[in-house]
Amino acid sequence: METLQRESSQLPLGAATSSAGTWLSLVFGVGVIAILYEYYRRNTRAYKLMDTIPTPKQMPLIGNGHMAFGQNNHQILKLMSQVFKDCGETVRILLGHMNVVFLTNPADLEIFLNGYKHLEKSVEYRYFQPWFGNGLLISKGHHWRHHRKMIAPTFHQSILKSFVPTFVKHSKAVSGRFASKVGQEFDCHKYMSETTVDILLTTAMGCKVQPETEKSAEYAQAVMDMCDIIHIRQLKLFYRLDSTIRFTKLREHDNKLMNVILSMTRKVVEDRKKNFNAEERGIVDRTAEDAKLKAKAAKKEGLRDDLDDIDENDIGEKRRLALLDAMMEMEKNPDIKWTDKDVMDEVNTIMFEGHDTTAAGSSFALCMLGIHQDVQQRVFEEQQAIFGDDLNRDCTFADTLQMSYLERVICETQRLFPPVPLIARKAEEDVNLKSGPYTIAKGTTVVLLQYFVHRRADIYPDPEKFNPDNFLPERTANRHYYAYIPFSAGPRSCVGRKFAMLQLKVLLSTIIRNYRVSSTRTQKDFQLQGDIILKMANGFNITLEKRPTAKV
Ligand code: HEM
Repeated sequence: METLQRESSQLPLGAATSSAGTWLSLVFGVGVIAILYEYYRRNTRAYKLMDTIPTPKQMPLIGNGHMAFGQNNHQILKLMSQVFKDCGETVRILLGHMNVVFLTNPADLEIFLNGYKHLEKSVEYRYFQPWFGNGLLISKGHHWRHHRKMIAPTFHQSILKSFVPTFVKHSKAVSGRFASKVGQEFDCHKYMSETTVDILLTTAMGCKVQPETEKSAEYAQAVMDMCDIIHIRQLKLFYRLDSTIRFTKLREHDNKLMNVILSMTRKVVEDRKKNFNAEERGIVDRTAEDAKLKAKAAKKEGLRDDLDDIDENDIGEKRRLALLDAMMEMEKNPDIKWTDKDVMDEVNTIMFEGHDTTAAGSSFALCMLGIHQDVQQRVFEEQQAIFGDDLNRDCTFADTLQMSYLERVICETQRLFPPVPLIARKAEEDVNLKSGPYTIAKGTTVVLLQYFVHRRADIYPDPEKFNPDNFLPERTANRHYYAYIPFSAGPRSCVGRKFAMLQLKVLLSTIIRNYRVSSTRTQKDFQLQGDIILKMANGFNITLEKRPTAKV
């Protein structure tokens, strides 16, 4: 009995001791792993090679991973500005053991953008994979080369010219929708998003039926929300891993958004397959000579990429097809490797890349015109000079060639507010930088920050000031080519750059001929959101007043 009592009174004490022991071993084990990880982190070849590149203060284990903690996208952009002030033009950030190097010197950007060495996108683009598959924006190697070669000609100048009446139709439609907002302050971005989705559907995607605006709006909103999620995953350690995001609400939300996005693009492809008639939509191009001259002029200015090559070399009579129709033909051609999945991947890529960028570009431009009334007046006077007494006439391709001041306004808007604020590539080999005695290790993620390059005081005097004259030919002539890269540059530059510039001119020309834009804000009030596509956290607010000659 006595023995029994002793045993029972000792049991809890033994159990407590063993559980404390377990905890101690666990803490000890985790401590040892942490020390080993910290040792490994600081002794990788990449860490040692890049140790000279300035970096903000690091924490053990997570490096600079804490910096984005609790920060929204607007705060992160401000934080990065501060980091560049503190550390200089080239900065290294560590997310655990992963090195990311940020570049803002045009000479360094040239190393990564010019030529075929560093064409591969960085690992952070993998979050786009379920959406874009192997689409042009994220694909690599032979697949990318093959697709780029087949897709670039679908943005040939003769195709773009044939799109102008459709650009006009949608520009007039959005100007008509604006009429209900006259006199009130409102956010124009939603309108521009719907319009740029509709434009892509009825041009590159060949949809015959006028899309339902609500569907385009739903798609545009889903794209913006999806980009938010992808951006969070790129920045925040906890969400980077598929194994951890599975347990969060973000995954559920992500699935719902993907459904909205993919059901829209699937329907576009199915409808086009049913109605496809290549003969009907082919553009016969007989006038390539003017394009040849333009491309040669561009060559002189150093503004050359494969889009210019296509315009320059394709002389003679050719039947050309817009993007989706061209892909349908390729799919049927036994000599070309092009599958159903290839079609879907490119449709998803171009529907995203082609609409959200131009929606941001046009919305920023309207805000800038609203703030800078003198600039808007000059834009309007240029329109009066082109359209004469008939300000309501439809804009033609020839008209757009005369809009040189509007073009400078668009360029200056994209300098201050580049819709794609950064590009990330993978270093394919060790690279010595021009900005200092720094070497980037092979395999490192390299972020090229056009947002910050475009605001360098040594390149643009008074860099925060909106000044379209920054794009007078005499000013651009002496500037480093890589000092202005809203569309990136080199072989992997934006395939839709000519499409975008033409569309922006037609859209803004139509709106400005109908309305005077104003704004109660100044540039200092902008809360920029450094998202995948640059946005304004506090809305693209403008006010409109109908011009006396307007017929909307
Ligand atoms: C203002 C409008 C636009 C801007 C500022 C812009 C900017 C860019 C930039 C910076 C890149 C390189 C991205 C990177 O390397 O991560 C890019 C790539 C691309 N853009 Fe655009 N873009 C615009 C409009 C368009 C349009 C209208 C289309 C199509 C209709 C388009 C299609 C593409 C595609 C397919 C790529 C991937 C090209 C490749 O990797 O070969 N973009 N764009």
